Amino acid sequence: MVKVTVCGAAGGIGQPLSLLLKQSPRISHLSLYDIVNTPGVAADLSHINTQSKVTGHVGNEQLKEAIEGSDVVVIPAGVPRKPGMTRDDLFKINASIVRDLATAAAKYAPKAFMCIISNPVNSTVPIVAEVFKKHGVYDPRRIFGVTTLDIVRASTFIGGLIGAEPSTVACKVVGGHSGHTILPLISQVPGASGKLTPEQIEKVTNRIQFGGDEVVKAKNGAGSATLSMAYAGARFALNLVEAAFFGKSIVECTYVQLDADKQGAQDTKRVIGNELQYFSVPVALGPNGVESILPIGSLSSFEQSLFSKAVAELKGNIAKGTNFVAESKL
Ligand SMILES: NC(=O)C1=CN([C@@H]2O[C@H](COP(=O)(O)OP(=O)(O)OC[C@H]3O[C@@H](n4cnc5c(N)ncnc54)[C@H](O)[C@@H]3O)[C@@H](O)[C@H]2O)C=CC1
Ligand SMILES: O=C([O-])CC(=O)C(=O)O
Repeated sequence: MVKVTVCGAAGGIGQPLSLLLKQSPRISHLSLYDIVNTPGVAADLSHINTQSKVTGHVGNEQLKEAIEGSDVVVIPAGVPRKPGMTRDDLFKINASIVRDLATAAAKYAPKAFMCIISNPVNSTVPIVAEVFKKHGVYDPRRIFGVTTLDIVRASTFIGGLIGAEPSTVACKVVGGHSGHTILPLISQVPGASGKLTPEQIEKVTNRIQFGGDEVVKAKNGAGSATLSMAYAGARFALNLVEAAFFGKSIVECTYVQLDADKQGAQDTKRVIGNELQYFSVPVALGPNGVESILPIGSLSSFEQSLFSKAVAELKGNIAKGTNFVAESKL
């Protein structure tokens, strides 16, 4: 019996994400929470002939029943970007939304695996961690920033360039989830670096780093990536369910606390130093969430040159999230 709660389930990501999760035979209860419209979304999805029960919960007074006893909580709640905005510009509104949802999870589902989609992910993940610490239920192995869309984009863009079926192209993407903090390790993709010129590698790296902006621009004020994010979010959540509850071995890059596996993080710290508590790294998922952090592997000199910029930006993003909770009355 696996209960998955989606917070922000009526939104641009929340609805297609819930649709994809409804198709999984691994989920027994799909709980949909939002401040608007979830009764309708839940009624609609509940007519799909898969086994999971779907419930809809709307407004703060129904948050407890939505989240209580969840095994996995996925959070795509909050505002998306408009052209000209950075993800960090969303902090003002989304930080308190994520903090309050994390508070409910810490109280009513303290063992849940938390999958954070709301931006800025670099800061919202530390917010969730700090809230859980304040409630005395913190386990760094159970809190994840969902950076899967960066991996999905890397497969697609690199696959297109080298003429490979995109889903077969596995590219680690480490770092964070904003512009220069997104670090695709193309030199490790079998068959890719030999086929691409340095100029092509630089160009496709930039496209992966700023893929979100490409969508924001094309949507022209109507939001950011929703459908590809729903796909990526469902991939991550379902992989986590498979690994945590059904014994499957799965490795995904995800933004986690490096303390989740101090030993395993040594390799990453050799490259990024000891300044950062959070980084997206390849993680072996299992019954406890993060079972181990795997090496990020060797980097090309081009990739190495991208790291210093990423580390400086991430440091500020992480401190912003941590300080926000320290200054919040909980
Ligand atoms: N991690 C990633 O790779 C990505 C993250 N995002 C982020 O995901 C977030 C959601 O994006 P969209 O779905 O496009 O936005 P949206 O505006 O379409 O949907 C957001 C939903 O959150 C709900 N909401 C607002 N406050 C809430 C609260 N306190 N509790 C529960 N629900 C609440 C809204 O009612 C709305 O239904 C944004 O912050 C966006 O930047 C978007 C794409 C990729
Ligand atoms: O770009 C945005 O604001 C949404 C996002 O995180 C992405 O598409 O990667």
